[in-house]
Amino acid sequence: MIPRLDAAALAVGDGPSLAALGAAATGVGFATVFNTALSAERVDAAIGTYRAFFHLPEAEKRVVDMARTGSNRGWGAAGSEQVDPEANPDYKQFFDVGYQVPAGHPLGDKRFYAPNLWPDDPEFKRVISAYYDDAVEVATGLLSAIAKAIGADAAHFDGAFEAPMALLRGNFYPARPDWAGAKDFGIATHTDYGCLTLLATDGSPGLEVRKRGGGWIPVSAPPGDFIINFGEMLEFWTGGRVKATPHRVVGGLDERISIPLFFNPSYDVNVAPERSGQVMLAGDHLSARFEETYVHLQGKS
Ligand SMILES: O=C(O)CCC(=O)C(=O)O
Ligand SMILES: [Fe+2]
Repeated sequence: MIPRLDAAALAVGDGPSLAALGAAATGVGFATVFNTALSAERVDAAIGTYRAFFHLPEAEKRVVDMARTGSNRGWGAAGSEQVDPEANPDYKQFFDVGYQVPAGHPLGDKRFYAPNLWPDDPEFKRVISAYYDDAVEVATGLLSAIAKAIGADAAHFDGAFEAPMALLRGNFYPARPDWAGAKDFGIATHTDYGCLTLLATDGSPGLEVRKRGGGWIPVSAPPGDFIINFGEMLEFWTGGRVKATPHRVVGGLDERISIPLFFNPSYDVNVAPERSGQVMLAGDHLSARFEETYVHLQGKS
């Protein structure tokens, strides 16, 4: 039901692979991909780097706490994101890194291009920045395969990712706390906000994808395989053809690390369907969703 696809075959336009991707994008809304430019070793290194950071004492993590800033760079403590207003804030911790525009860039004052915050350890910045750059490349390739797969005009996406609001996140799910009740989740049910999410995990289970008829499908992938899914902007942009499917992590006995890259267009791209006459700027949609879900940005525009 959730296909496993060869990224190299997608990149050269292999027909059956593109067809399977198109069916996944317009159907279940999830797939897994392997054979990308990011090896299992690179993913393992990123996971290890995040794991070491999340295991630091709170006081050290607080030095890069995003709650002290007006943007979303650095560490998000447990309870600092609430993706579902019906649920309690998530008990996961996370660390966000964004796209850096060159000094003087006209979009430089936007929150989405805020300077990154880095922990003291220079290895963290080295490993995570390199992972970021390659993940953006992988996501770019996959998105053009998706355009091909659904028969969209490739020109529709061309130029839309010049300064991508691409956010790389390390998610840290500790073992599910014993106080956790029915409204407590590692990450509560949500759809992703942007175009494409490229998700690496440490291989442990936890992610569940909502079935259209009800119920949940567990999805896991070892380091080196990526889970991909599609967000609200791509659903809107494609007139509802591509599906943004709700998903969640309840959490279990073991800690878990996952690394989503949320791949989004440049701030000022209109993601309304072609010839619809509507306007929805990518940046405006993302601002609205950030202000709903990051607790420290709630009510702040
Ligand atoms: O940890 C996972 O497997 C999923 C994370 C997720 O859905 C998210 O960060 O948006
Ligand atoms: Fe998600």
